[in-house]
Formats: sequence, C-alpha cells, structure tokens
Amino acid sequence: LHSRRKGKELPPGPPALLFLVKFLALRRSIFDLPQLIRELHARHGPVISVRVFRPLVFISDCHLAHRVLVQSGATFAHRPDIFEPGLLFTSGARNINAAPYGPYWRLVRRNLATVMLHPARVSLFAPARRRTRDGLVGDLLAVAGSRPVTVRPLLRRAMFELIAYMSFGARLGPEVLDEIQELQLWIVRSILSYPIFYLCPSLTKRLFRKRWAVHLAVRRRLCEIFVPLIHARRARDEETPAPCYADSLLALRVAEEGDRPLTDDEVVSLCSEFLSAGNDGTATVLEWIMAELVNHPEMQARVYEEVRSKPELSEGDLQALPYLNAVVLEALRLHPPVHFLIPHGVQSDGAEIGGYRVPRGAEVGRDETVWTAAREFRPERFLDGGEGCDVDITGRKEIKMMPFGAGRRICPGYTLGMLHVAYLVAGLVRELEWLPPADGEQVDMAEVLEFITVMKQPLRARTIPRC
Ligand code: HEM
Repeated sequence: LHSRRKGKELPPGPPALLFLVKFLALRRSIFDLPQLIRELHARHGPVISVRVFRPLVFISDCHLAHRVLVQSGATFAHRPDIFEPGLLFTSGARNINAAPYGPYWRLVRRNLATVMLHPARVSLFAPARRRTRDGLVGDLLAVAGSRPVTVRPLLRRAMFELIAYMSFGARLGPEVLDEIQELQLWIVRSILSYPIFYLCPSLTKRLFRKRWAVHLAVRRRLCEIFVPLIHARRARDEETPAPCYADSLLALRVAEEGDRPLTDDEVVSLCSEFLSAGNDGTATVLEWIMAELVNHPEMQARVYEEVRSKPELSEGDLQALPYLNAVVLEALRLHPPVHFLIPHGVQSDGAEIGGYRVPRGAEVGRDETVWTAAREFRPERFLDGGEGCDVDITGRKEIKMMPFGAGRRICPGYTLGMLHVAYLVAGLVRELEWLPPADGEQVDMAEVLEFITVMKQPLRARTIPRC
C-alpha cells in the first residue's frame, strides 16, 4: 500500500503505534472509535490520518467533505477491500455496498435505484405499505393501555415484513421471518469481525475456527432459505402485480462477462443487503421519532392536527404535511442511524486529499457552526423561513447534514426510506397517543453504536387509542 502512495504526504495524525495503544488501552470496542477521532480532530485539525494496517483519513469539515465526496466523487467512490462483508463467504458474490467502483457496481446499483426504486414500481407496493401500517397499528392497539410497551420489536418486525415482501414478492410466515430476521441481524452485527478473516485468512480462519464455522453456517442457511424463494420467482405468473427485487435481479445481465445472468450466490447477497439496508435505518429513525414525540407532546399534537386533516391519509397526502416532513428531517439530522459511515476509498494515486479511506463524520448534522442549538430537536428549523428550509438532503450543492451519505455512493434508497418513515409516523400518531412509561418521565435519548446508531434503551411508551 505504501508503494501506491508514491511518497505523498499524509494529513497530520498520531503515530500508528500510539494510536493503536490508545485505542486498545483506553477503549473497549471499535464503537468507541468516533470519540477517539473527535479528540484527534480537536488536536490535529479537520483532516487527520491514522494508520491501522493502511492509512485512514478522517474529515470533520462539511466543506471539505463536499469537496471530497461530491466534487471529487469519482475519485472517492471506491470501497476498500477490507470492508467487504460477505465476500469471504460467497465466493466473491458482492452486494452493491461492497462492490468496487466499476461496471458491476454500476449495473447492480442502477438496477436498484432506477428499476426497483423507480417511483412507478414503488407505487405498486402502496397496498403492502398500507397493510404494514394497519398491521402495526393493530398490534399496538392490541396492547394499548396503561402499561408501557417496548415498541422496538414491533417496529422492526413490521418494517422487515414489508421489505421481505418487496424483496421476494411473497408474504412469508412468522417462523421463516423470525429466522431470516435473526440471520440478518447476526450478519450486520458481525460485520466488524470480518476484517480479522480478511487480513490473513489462512491463519485467522484456523485461529478463530469456531467463529469462522458460524459465519459459514449462517451464510449456508441464508442460501437454503433464499434460493427456493428466488427460484419460485422464475416460475411466477407474469401478471403478478408488483415485480419484486428478486425479479429485477433475475432479469439482469453482466455485459462485461459475456452477458451472463447473476448467480444464485449474487442474488442471495443482493437480497440480503436489500433486507438489511431497507429495514435497519428506517426502523431506527422511526423509533427515534416516536421517542422525540413522546418527549415533546406539543410537537406530537401538531403532527396529529396535520394528519387528522386528511381523512384517508394516503401516500399522496404526505407532501401536504409540512410539519410531519420537518419532524422526519430533524430526526435524520439529529439521529442519523449511520454515524460510523461506510468507508470510501481511492483506487489509484493522485487523490486530492491524500488518503485511501474516508469514513465521513455524520457529526456534520450536529455542527454548532452550521445549525442553531444543533443538539436540540427543533423540527421548526425545516419549515418555511427556517435555517433548514432549503436544505439539500443529497448534499449535491453543499453539505449541512448527510444522513444518507453524499456523492456517488449516496444511499440509493433514501426516498423510499423517507417515504416509509413519514407514512408510518403519520399512521402511528393518527391512531394512537404516545405517552411516556410513567407520567412526568422523560424518555432517555442516549445512543449506542451497534454498527448503526440506535437508542441505548429501546423505546418504552404507553399508547392510548385516539377517540
Ligand atoms: C432511513 C433509512 C436509511 C438511511 C438512514 C440510510 C443511510 C445510508 C447511508 C449513510 C449509506 C452510505 C452512503 C455512502 O457510503 O456514502 C447508505 C448506503 C446504501 N443504502 Fe441506505 N439508508 C436508508 C435506507 C435505505 C433503503 C430503504 C435502501 C434500499 C431498499 C437502502 C440501500 C442502500 C444501499 C444499497 C447502499 C449502498 C450504496 C453504494 O454503496 O453504492 N438504504 N445508506
């Protein structure tokens, strides 16, 4: 790697050994890294580098982040090999996130962004979204009353069922959903242990034999469940109302490799990514929003006033609910689920900012120099005339917040994610009043990094049916 640098200076930072010792001695896990990086920025400035096996460059300044991710988008659109969860287990079957910047990435990303998530295709799933919303409200109504409920499992399950339906075009039974959800959770949580196996596979696979065996077993089981679901789509009735993600993948051809179709392994990897990416961030933002609305009853009342003015509360109504949309944006600014952002990399020499990986700080959204009272939940800032009213969530013009990343690797599912969040919050507030577990109690808004940033204490709330 060093040879690829051709003598270029790296940005300032601590010596490698000092960093490693500090990290190992003071911190308990990789999830404490952001705090350490914050301290290093305070000492060395907005662009720092650390060396852990390879040079890592961290950027905390939003103008620089814009220059790197948007203006020099192509240079930094690569993903470093070390962050390729799944690749080791799948004979190289990459998902979009793990694919290097190149023709395969372009093919599968374009398929998701412009075929599966084309507004016309997304609208075909409106009945499924309505079913999800009504089912979730029904589940909460069944337990509504004076006792608090832990809502996280209900939110995650409802979202997961919807995304699984969009993925396979079939409504799966509760046992199989339980199992897939568990496998997917296991994969996401173990992402940070993959580098162990990547670094020196022949040794580490032997050293951590048991852990390696579990990885393989999880992947094998995922294939056992997914492959029949995918093959069933080949034999489907062409009249099926909403073509699912698996259908779009089966229709793909890799032009650079003799027009071959995707392998089963590739389709499994891509569906698995769709399930995690489509579910985790959305369910997490949903939980943060409901927690904020419990802590701010006046804001909840304002959302309620808006949503009750729409008797049908269809998806088409959402655009006309400015306060609800402001609540969603404010939650994405203050509680972006992806803090420990997925690293970007450069493939060749000559990058303007001399590093190979650029994990960007989602702290941008909480920057006091950009936002007034940046650590407070204030949806009003996104209403007309507010400081955030003209914010560009894609960061194309400038970066003030980037819950979905920015540049070529920006989340391709951001409009779907925002639709799901807004639609479900609207339904949950219209049918139920959300109260703290006990009168006068505040919901604890502490966060914890579990690959994505979730509420440290899962939200518990009393839900009372609206009359
Ligand atoms: C509120 C919900 C969501 C949030 C907060 C979120 C956030 C993100 C972020 C921060 C990234 C990294 C971008 C980068 O590296 O620059 C990302 C990537 C990605 N997201 Fe999302 N996402 C959400 C929903 C979705 C949905 C609904 C889907 C698909 C159905 C999706 C699919 C993906 C994929 C495939 C990538 C990898 C893109 C690439 O490497 O080219 N996400 N997301």
